[in-house]
Amino acid sequence: MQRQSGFSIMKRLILELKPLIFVMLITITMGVLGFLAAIAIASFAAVALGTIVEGPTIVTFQAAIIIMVVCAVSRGLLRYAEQLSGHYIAFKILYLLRDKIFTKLRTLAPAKLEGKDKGNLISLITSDIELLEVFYAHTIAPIAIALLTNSMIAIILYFIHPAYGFVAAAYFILVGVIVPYVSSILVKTAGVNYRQAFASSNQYILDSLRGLKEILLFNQGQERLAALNEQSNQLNKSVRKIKDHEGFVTGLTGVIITSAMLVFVGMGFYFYTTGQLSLTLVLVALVIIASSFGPVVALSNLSNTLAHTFACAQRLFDLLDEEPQVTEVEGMATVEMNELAFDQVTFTYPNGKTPIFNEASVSIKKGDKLALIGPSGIGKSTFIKLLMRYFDVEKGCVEIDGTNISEIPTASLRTKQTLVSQETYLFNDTIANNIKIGKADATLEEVIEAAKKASIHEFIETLPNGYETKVGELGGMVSSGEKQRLGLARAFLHDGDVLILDEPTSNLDALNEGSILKSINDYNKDKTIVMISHRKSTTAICDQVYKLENQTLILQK
Ligand SMILES: Nc1ncnc2c1ncn2[C@@H]1O[C@H](COP(=O)(O)OP(=O)(O)OP(=O)(O)O)[C@@H](O)[C@H]1O
Repeated sequence: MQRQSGFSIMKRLILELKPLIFVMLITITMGVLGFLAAIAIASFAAVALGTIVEGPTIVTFQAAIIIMVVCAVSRGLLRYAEQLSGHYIAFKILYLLRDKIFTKLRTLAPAKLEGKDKGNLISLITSDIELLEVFYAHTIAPIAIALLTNSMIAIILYFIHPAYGFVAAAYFILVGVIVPYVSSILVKTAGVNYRQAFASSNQYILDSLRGLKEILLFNQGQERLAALNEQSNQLNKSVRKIKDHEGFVTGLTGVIITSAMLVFVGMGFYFYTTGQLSLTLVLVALVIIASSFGPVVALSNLSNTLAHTFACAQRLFDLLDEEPQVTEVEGMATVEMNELAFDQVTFTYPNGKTPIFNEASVSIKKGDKLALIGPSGIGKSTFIKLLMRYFDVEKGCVEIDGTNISEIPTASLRTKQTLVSQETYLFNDTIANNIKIGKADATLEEVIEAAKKASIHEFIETLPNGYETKVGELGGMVSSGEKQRLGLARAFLHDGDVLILDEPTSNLDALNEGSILKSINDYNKDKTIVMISHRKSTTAICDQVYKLENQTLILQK
């Protein structure tokens, strides 16, 4: 992926704010007023002190105290309003971004998600998105607030004495712009490295948990543990780098602010002794400069978190910018599926070297039962992927009733075609709901009927809560064959016109295979079936058998 500049990432993040610009203006206004109120408290304290020493100058002692009280109360209310609106924006944006990610994942699935690292995706959807909250609630508004507040302060100081104004402006730029800018450049790579290390460590843990059985079986525990420790060390190293840097920037900022105050003390001493300013104004200027670094310090601290935030944003935008393998066709259309045809199809995987198909043709009529055989890795599953348009073909075309499949609405295609893959995934839900994935509004009677057809009803009846048993409660005690039959029950319930079966009985014994094949045959007389199998016994129910050989389809029976 191309590394984007901090500026372009920031620009994109800000553009996401468009729908909430009005709330953002409220946050900024509240923030500026809040800071000015805080500075006014200290400044009028200096004025009050001045009236004791020199007599009333700007306002009387009582007026200064009243202004301080009003400012103190306003400060609290303004800060509350700023935080409330700032967080409203942040969480609303996170909601919008999550929605965008899920929409994107839907368009990328299944072809582009097949090879994606799931731990990485989990980090992206959970922790990366969460970190963007920092940008929206604690970055954009503080930048605007600092810009406005400190410009106003520099102008106020300028009116007390022009030299104060210029010196203050120089210090504000140093602390709020130069230090964070240089710092963000220095720490950027560390931030990106940390997010990558974090995501790959997530993936490694996920992978180890999934493959726990294999790890124990092959006595790989120690090796995995050592690799995990190594990953933790790498993670610690990148965190340490970032934290060291944070400490340095905080210290440096402190030194700069202290030097600003010393310079103001020196200037004040000079202006007072040369009679250019009264003691009250010298005190007020000193108090103002001492209390006005808050907004720019917030900026300076930001550069540390910004490294994380930009790294997360970059990963997020990389995903959002990824082109789907096929462009979805929107809408819904009536599709009959009277004939599926491969017409002179040539196809090579985007990252593959040799074609899987070279001018392969076949025609499957409604009600045909077609089996596809061939050695492992020859392209049988690829045939299905092209039939379901997970990928677009390179040359030739896949047609449904004479229409190119790439022009048929994707949702219509999915409704009509039902795939039972080699691996059935069971969600941590009830058995009934797992079957209902095939038809969300199915009644229990329909679910039971589908389960009976798939020869899995008796097994479900033996479970503690029958169809209401949660898959998680079974603690992984569903065998591969039972899973496969639950997958078939889903497909029977879905009742599409074309049933696509990828090794539907590979995990079943001869007895169960026989009853499943009988069901497939009995209940799908009018349906088109495309089946992949290595077993002769399975292909027996098919009236046509094609062999995939030399990148083409050869009729065997
Ligand atoms: N997404 C992909 N990107 C690149 N190559 C792929 C992809 N999916 C599969 N392949 C490759 O394409 C070839 C055909 O794979 P396919 O899964 O279609 O074979 P198959 O005949 O179904 O194998 P099996 O019987 O073992 O399931 C294999 O060499 C495989 O490595």
